[in-house]
Amino acid sequence: MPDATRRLPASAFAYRDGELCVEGVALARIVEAVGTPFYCYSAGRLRERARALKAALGPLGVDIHFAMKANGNQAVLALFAAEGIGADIVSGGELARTLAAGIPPGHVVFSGVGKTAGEIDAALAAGIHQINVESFEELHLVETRAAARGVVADVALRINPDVDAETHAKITTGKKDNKFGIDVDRLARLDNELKALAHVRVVGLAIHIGSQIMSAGPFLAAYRTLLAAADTLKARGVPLTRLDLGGGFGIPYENELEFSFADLAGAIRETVAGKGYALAVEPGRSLVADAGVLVSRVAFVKDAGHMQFAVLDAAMNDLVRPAMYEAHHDIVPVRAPAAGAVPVEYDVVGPICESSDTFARRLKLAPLAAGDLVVLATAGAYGATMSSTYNGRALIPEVMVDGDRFAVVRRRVEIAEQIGWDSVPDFIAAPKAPDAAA
Ligand SMILES: Cc1ncc(COP(=O)(O)O)c(C=O)c1O
Ligand SMILES: N[C@@H](CCCC[NH3+])C(=O)O
Repeated sequence: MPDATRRLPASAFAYRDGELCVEGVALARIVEAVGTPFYCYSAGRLRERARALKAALGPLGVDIHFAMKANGNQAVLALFAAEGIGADIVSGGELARTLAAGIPPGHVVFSGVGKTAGEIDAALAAGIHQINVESFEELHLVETRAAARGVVADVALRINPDVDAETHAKITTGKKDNKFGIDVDRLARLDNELKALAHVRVVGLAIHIGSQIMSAGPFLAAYRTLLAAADTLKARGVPLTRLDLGGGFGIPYENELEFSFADLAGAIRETVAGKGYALAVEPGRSLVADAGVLVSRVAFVKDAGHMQFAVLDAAMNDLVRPAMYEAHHDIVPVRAPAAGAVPVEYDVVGPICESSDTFARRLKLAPLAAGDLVVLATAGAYGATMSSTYNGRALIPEVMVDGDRFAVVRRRVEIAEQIGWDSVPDFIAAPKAPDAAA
């Protein structure tokens, strides 16, 4: 395989007869059926990741809630449900999606800093496992909503441990100045708060220090803080039984070393395991990222004189990560390049009217021509879920491959359908009364 395929896991992606295949299906065959661009997921790889994490954490009794913000497609959620994996949600919309996909409410945890009363009501009505509360203000809102229903809500307090997750500044969540969680030093206030709370049961503490963390070190520090805080509260009489260890386990996008689930298990064993708490994690990216690719066609190769642009039909609205975080996604041709092809340097861009609509700068690739197909690798996480219709673009399809079968698991949402989402009010549409002065 050419070097550029290094971020396509060999268990799911391989060239056969010079054509890139996902499991047993040639991508070119899917392109014929659905056009471009589209997301394509390998069911086999999704199961492989789920099983690898279960194998590492299962012996420690750690339950898994998939952070579905990374990929909320019904087929992906149903696949994980069949693997015994629950969901971590952050909105009423995600609650509806998990329930529709068959994830039992008792296997759902509700995180997020700004839950509305309506969303809390929906979660209580569904009977979800736990609400992860991020502030004392939210704790009181849950109390009010639970009282109104005459129920008692199980909550975990998400703490902010003020640790450095050693990741991109835009996706760190466990520093004091981040909006997430309750400052661990302010937990003492809970003694007073609890007196006023008859409809919440504080059953645990939760933590999530950031995303795309590449080593177990930051988790070790965070879990130590979590355990100390839990033990302190317990000693003061709060009957905690659960610890939610969050997610954030990283994935190699470029040259990073693999994040080791075994090291994660080691950090858990060294800190919170066997201390009398039920344990759970909330991984998103690490379960789905490398099982997905974004498939796109080269619209033009623009010779700008001093440089070459490969203009794709996919854009930042389809995959925003490069524009938003300068994220790297390997770009790989669907047709294997001829042996000895001399690489050319391209800026690989989309058609959107923003200079940030750039997938890669000065990237050496085998020569491209208009009409060629490429994939952007490691796009199964935070791809489709972060997409938009900017520049009047369709929402692109998602396809799942399982062995030698494939299915469209989300159809393309064309512009004609999107126009129907809008309406023109009478005061705009009505003809104006003639102006007397005219
Ligand atoms: C509360 C919470 N849990 C879990 C996750 C999942 O993170 P990741 O996809 O990095 O595993 C996130 C996103 O960072 C989150 O905000
Ligand atoms: N959306 C981000 C990560 C943030 C995760 C959500 N807390 C990404 O694409 O990498």
